[in-house]
Amino acid sequence: MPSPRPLPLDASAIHALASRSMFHLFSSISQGMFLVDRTGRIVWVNEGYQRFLPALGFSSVDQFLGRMVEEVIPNTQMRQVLETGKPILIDLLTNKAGTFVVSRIPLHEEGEGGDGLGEVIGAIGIVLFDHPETTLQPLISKFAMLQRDLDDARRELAAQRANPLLRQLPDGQRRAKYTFASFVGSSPAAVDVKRHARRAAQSSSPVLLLGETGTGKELLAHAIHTASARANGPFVSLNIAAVPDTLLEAEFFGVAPGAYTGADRKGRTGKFKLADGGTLFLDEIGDMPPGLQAKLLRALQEGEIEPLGSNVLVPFDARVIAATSRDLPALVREGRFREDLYYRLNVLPLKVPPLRERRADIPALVEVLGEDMALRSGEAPPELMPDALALLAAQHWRGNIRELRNVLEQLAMRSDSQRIDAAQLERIMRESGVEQIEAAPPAYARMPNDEAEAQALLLRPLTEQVAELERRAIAAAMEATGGNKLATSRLLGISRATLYDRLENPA
Ligand SMILES: Nc1ncnc2c1ncn2[C@@H]1O[C@H](COP(=O)(O)OP(=O)(O)OP(=O)(O)O)[C@@H](O)[C@H]1O
Repeated sequence: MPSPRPLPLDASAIHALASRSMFHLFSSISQGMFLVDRTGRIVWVNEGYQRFLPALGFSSVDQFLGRMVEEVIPNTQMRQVLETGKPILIDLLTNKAGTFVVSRIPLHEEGEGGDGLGEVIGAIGIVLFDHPETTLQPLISKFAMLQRDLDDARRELAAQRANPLLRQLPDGQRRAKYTFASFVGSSPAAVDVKRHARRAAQSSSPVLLLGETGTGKELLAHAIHTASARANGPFVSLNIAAVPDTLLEAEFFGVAPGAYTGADRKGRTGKFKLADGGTLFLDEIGDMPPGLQAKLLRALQEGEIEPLGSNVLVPFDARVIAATSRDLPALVREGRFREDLYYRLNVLPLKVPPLRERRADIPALVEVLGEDMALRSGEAPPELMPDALALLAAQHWRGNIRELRNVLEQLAMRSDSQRIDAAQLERIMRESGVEQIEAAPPAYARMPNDEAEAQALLLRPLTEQVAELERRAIAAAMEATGGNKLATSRLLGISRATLYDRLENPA
């Protein structure tokens, strides 16, 4: 065996230089860095880190230096690194300064052991990224999706424990998770949609749920199934947008044994067949590729499917509930969605109202979502003061209930106190980038402050004044009726069509 070659004389100098360069490299490319000594006392912060100090409650570095790390950085795990001597190479840290991707590395004395590491003499804390919600968006979306699946699984388990009737399906079959009671809301718009959905549950025709993302379409689909004669059958859902076009046909109709080689040799059961005797929920139906639209139409008309590679028609018995957040009639007009399929699905259309049309439900939703979160985390949900609730009610809520839930989760994570007022809420929403705060609809925005201003407002073009009055009247009536458009149009003495037109094209 060749004898080991002697190390160059400057090897240890190179090693020392490498350590120093790494330290400087991290200090310059990271968002911030600090050092603690063996007792956990902050002994140094770099320039980058200093910009986090105000959010942590310090106006100068001098106030920060010399303090114990857990006293000044809430939720830090630095103590664990000092005690175990083991690094935490990547972690998410959330505290009142925000959410950060951080790294914590112990510093060892030189030692005699095989690894050359002696006692821990301190540690380095590195903020790799701040605002991970934007910098790490792809990772976070994936994490959020996994978290949602986990939440769903937990909710399903809890529902099964609470309602033994839902356990009747053999193992491996899917059940509905929600009932109409799960759809929180007593505003006229919410009551209206639940009334129509209950009626749809009594029928066996296809249902089409239309509404923005996060308005509760999937929840309603579950509830319709649970209230229908098929409640004891499976509830099978398929998110069309989430499956690559090339795999959709197999997902829908299944694959006959022997059609493919390899893993799929044995064949695969499609969702239509899995939903036999129950309900098939087709989410994001507007994203259906054109080729498959024709096949879906045929299946719905004939009540039969043809698994890939089989040449045999197999009857199925599933009730279809479809949903989309897209403007399906517009897709039909543009030739991107088959008109005949649209009419086939649109037998019982249900428009699920966005949250901003049922602002009156926000306090009840906050309570129910907060309780649900508390059940999972074991911590009491934050209590929102009236001005904070009013601020929530004024949001646009592009992501509807899902977005509201997200805001509440951020509140629970980031707030220092149990009672949240509007100022705190506004800060946390802004910091967490959850939603750009939009002011309440300016129903009374142009109310004059004094006589002179009142006079000036009157001396503007009449068309402008009339248009403004119209906007204010519609906003006030929508607010008074909790967003119920029929009631609003009656109150204002205009037709529903005129109201829709004014809402879509404000004067
Ligand atoms: N009225 C409601 N009461 C309580 N929770 C609700 C209500 N509506 C929706 N949610 C909750 O909000 C979240 C989003 O709802 P859901 O998935 O049903 O919306 P969706 O309209 O199907 O959204 P997408 O179009 O993005 O799939 C879910 O966690 C759901 O439980």
